[in-house]
Amino acid sequence: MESLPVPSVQAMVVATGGADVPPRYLRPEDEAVATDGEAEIPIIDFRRLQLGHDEEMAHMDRACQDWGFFQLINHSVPEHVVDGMKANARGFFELPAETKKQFAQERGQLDGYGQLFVVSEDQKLDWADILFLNTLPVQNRNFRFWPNQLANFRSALDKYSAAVKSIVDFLLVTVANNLGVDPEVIAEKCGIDGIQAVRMNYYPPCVQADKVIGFSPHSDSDLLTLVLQVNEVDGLQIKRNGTWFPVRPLEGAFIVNVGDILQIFTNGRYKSVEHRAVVDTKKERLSIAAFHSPSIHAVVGPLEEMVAHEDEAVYKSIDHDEFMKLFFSSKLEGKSFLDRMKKL
Ligand SMILES: O=C(O)CCC(=O)C(=O)O
Ligand SMILES: [Fe+2]
Repeated sequence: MESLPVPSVQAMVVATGGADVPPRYLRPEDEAVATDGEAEIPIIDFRRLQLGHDEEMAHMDRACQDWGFFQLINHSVPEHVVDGMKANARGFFELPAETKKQFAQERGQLDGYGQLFVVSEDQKLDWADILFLNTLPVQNRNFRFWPNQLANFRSALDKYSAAVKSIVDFLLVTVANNLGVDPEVIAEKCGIDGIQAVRMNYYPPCVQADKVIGFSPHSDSDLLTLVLQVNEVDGLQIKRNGTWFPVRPLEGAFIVNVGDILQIFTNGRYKSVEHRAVVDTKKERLSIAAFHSPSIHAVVGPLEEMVAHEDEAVYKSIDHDEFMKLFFSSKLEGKSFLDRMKKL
C-alpha cells in the first residue's frame, strides 16, 4: 500500500494553538457538518442474548437489517479491562510528539501511528491522528508499533483484544442462529483464526469544527466492529435515509456495527451503513474501534445457506488474497468495495 505521510493534526493544533485550519482539511459546503435530530439506534442486551431470549435475538436481527448499528449493553467485559484500554489509548496520545513518531506507519504497512489511505496531494484530510494495530491472530502482532513507554499498554491491549473477540464470537453465534445458519460454519471462517485489528482515533478540537471532518464517511470493511467511546465527547454520526444523525453512546456500552463482509456473507440481508465522525470546537475526542474479519483461509462471499440458487448470489466469492487486493484498490481509488464485490 502506498501512503503519503501527513503531519500530525494533534501536533499542528498544539503548535498553532488551533487558530489555523489549513485548506487541505476544509470541506466543500455540501460536505459540511449538517445533521438532523438524533438517531436512537437499537439497544441490545448482551446478557439476554446469552440467556437465549428469543425477543432479544429477533431485536438484534432487525437492528442488523434496518440500522446496521446497535448499542450493546451488559456486555460482560470487566470494567477494569475497558478502563485499562481507555487509559492507555489516552496515554499514547499524551506522549511527546517525538516519542509517538517512533511508531509512525511505514510504507506498505497498516500498523502504526499516522493516517490511513492518504494517497493524493489534493485529497481532503481527516482531522484526526490514529494508532492502528493488528491484534489477532497473535502472530499478526507487530510489536514494533506497540508503544513500550507506557508500562501497561501491551497487557491492556492484549486483555481488551481477547475480551472483545469473545463478545464478537458470541454475537456471530447469534447472527448464525438468526439467519438459520449452522454456527459452526461461521465459527470455522471467523473463530479461532479470525482477524482482529484495533484502531485508536484521536480527534483534536477544531475552531472550525463545522468545516472539517474527523473521519470521512465510510463503511467498515469487516464483519463486525465494536466501537468504544473513550471520553464524554460525542462525534459519531450515521447516515440514514440520506441524512446524517448523531449517535449518543450510552455509558459503558459498545457501539456495534455491521461491516461490508457481513453484508456480503448475508447476501445483503444485513446492512453495512455509512458513518463518519465529527469534531468538537473545544474538546478533544477519543474512540477505539475493534474490527473483526474472517481468517485468511476463509472465502469471502455469500454463505451457502443465504442463497437458495447459485444465481441468487448478489456478491462474488473470493479468496483472501483477492479480497485484500480488491480492498486496497478500492480504498486507494476511493471506490466502493461493496460495488466491486457485486456480481455483474
Ligand atoms: O470515532 C468513532 O466514533 C468512529 C470511528 C470509526 O468509524 C472507525 O474507526 O471505523
Ligand atoms: Fe468506521
